[in-house]
Amino acid sequence: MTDHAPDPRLLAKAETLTEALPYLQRYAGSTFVVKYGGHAMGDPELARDFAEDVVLLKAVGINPVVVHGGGPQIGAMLKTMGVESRFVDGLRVTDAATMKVAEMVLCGTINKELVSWIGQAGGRAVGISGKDGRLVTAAKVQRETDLGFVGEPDDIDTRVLDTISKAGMIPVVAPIGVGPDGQSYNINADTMAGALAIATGAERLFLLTDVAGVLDKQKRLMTDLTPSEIDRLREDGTISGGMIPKLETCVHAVEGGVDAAVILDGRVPHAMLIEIFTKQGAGTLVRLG
Ligand SMILES: Nc1ncnc2c1ncn2[C@@H]1O[C@H](COP(=O)(O)OP(=O)(O)O)[C@@H](O)[C@H]1O
Ligand SMILES: CC(=O)N[C@@H](CCC(=O)OP(=O)(O)O)C(=O)O
Repeated sequence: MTDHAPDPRLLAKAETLTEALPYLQRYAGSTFVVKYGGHAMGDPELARDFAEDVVLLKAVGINPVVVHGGGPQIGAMLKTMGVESRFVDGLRVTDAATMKVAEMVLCGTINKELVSWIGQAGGRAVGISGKDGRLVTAAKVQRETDLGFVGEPDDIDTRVLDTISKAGMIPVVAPIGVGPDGQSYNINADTMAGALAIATGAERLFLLTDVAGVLDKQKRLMTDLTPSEIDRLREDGTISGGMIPKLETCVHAVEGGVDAAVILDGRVPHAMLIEIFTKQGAGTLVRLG
């Protein structure tokens, strides 16, 4: 190699950057809502990668809004207290004692951990819940069985998010809402993220989970889906369990004006950046047909 021959590693980086340019221009100024699940949080390497990605998005002019879960961590805390959890349709039945623990774990431990990771990555995060700034007024979820204090967003006031984002900071939201009477409600984190994506007029909703995306019956990744295709997959049993409410959230979001919702593998380092800034993308992208 002569002195003037370009280093192939640099060339590869330059090509990646050239490929990313149109996406950078397209997304500048838009909002991306990112749901980070409780499972992914257990691994410090992944948490560091995730925080770096979020900080990078902010640095290139995108406004990330992070919504976190914490189901496994709430479960572990309840276990140490000798309280069993029961789930109905993927929702944790939440009595008064469980509500206290959920709020403590989500708003106290996990929210601040994530704020700290983003700080370590060079960003400024502000950790809040749906209670702060009256972000999320919740209504009790009505099912055949009483789920206790399980809520769903009823009214959203995005001013607190706008204020934080405009100040150059990154909002990190715990999935807790408040009823008109001041009662706390436990909200599924995917549902919370979907509702915030609609209310903020987000360009993208990312749901980071522990699978590559939506898999077909042969376990191959389905890269693109429309709401009618999702209906079919549900009818023929291709999707089940936690994937059903996740895809319902995606459909709800795209029908509510979000350009696309993506189910991504939170175990793959920088999956979010690959999805945003490359042609091939990652995960399963849901868009209106
Ligand atoms: N067709 C499918 N493709 C991928 N995952 C599926 C499918 N059907 C059911 N699942 C299940 O959905 C799970 C993801 O939902 P869930 O466990 O609720 O995620 P999270 O805890 O990250 O919110 C996967 O781990 C998988 O077990
Ligand atoms: C009502 C309800 O089920 N709330 C969830 C909130 C946390 C969550 O959704 O966390 P993951 O995304 O990590 O599963 C719960 O109590 O587990």
